[in-house]
Amino acid sequence: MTVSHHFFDGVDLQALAAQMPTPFYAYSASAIRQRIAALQDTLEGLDARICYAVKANSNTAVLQLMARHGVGADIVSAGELRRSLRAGIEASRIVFSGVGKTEAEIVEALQAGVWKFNVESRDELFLLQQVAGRLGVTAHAAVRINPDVDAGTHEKISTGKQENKFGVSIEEAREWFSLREALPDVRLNGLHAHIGSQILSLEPFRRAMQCMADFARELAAAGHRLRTIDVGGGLGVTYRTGHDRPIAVESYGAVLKEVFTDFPGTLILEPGRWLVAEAGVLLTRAIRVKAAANRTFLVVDAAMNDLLRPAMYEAWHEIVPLHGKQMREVRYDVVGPVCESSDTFGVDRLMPECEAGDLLMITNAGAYGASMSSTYNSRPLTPEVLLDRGRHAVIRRRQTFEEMIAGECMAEAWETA
Ligand SMILES: Cc1ncc(COP(=O)(O)O)c(C=O)c1O
Ligand SMILES: N[C@@H](CCCC[NH3+])C(=O)O
Repeated sequence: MTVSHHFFDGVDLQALAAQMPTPFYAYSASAIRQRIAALQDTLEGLDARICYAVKANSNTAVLQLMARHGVGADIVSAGELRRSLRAGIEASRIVFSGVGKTEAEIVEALQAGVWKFNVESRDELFLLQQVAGRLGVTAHAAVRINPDVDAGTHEKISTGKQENKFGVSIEEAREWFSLREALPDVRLNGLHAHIGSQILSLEPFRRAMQCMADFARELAAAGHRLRTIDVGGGLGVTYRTGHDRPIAVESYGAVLKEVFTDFPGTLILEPGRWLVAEAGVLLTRAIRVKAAANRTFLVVDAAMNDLLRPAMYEAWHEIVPLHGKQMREVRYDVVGPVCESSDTFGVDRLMPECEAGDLLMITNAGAYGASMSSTYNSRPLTPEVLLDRGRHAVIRRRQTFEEMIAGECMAEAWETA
């Protein structure tokens, strides 16, 4: 097997890698646009808004692309709020999720005028009231339901089971709707659920959505006017060809249409991975080949600090050599230089033989790649490049060692508390 030239969104990746040092991420703007359009088409006929889960890929240029196509944001921190606003996403299209919103974050989000708070605990609900009252504004809120549904995904990215920290039970949510008098500055007028990520089966979704639809009907009968139901994100993608069978977006849309047929308000969708995962690759070069007793290591210049998913979830990403040489196939453990045995991108992978300097592409790295990267082992943050029909733009330049170290202080600067 050889891949002589790999064009991604009209850009020759070998030529690109000849211009800039590896490792770096490359994203296809066209692929992201196609996903946005496909989802928007699917939602045709529904009163629905897409609020992209910023955590999946929070690069400003990616957020800008979302903004230009009418996509809002689902944020979980003040940092994500600032990025989204800076990229041109209007506050009125931003929903704020997360179990640990601090008072300072709530203040900032209220002052910015975000659309909705997805509230995850009673304590947060009352804090929201307190802050909104103090600021003299009205906060619009949705209660995040924990429907106790097993999304059938990796346990570390499952969020809708009772034992997960997210959301509250229907019983508790029901109680919240009777607190109107204690919450004069909060309009509790929405429901929210997000049961997990990389979901490959439609049934858990359907159950969680059904649970919200039933509750919405009960609330409507009791005189509560719901304006929004936020169905979360979670749509999975194909990481391993022939192995992962993702849900067709049309089937997902059909479930929403079927389950919420009598809901008179707006649906909010919070997809992250589905919009960006397949639009990204991580380019890396082989540093050396190391033969050991019963295996051969291909040591590459990307590492777990650049792409954490394999180390954290044993996630599979295809690894494709782009050296273009006709070579026999060999088995490699593809590893990075970080001092952890989990710094492994693939075990026993059959691929064309490689040597030092060869370029490789780690696929489907557009979601939870750069956004989860760190400087572990004092490796500066990885650059990112946006490709668009034969053009490219560096959207995060390589962090220098000085930038990485900046902000740290020598301990001589003691102060008395
Ligand atoms: C509240 C919320 N919404 C949306 C998402 C996006 O999930 P995904 O990237 O799987 O679509 C997440 C992450 O799991 C989340 O926690
Ligand atoms: N970071 C995870 C997904 C978690 C989504 C956020 N709740 C991943 O890479 O698959």
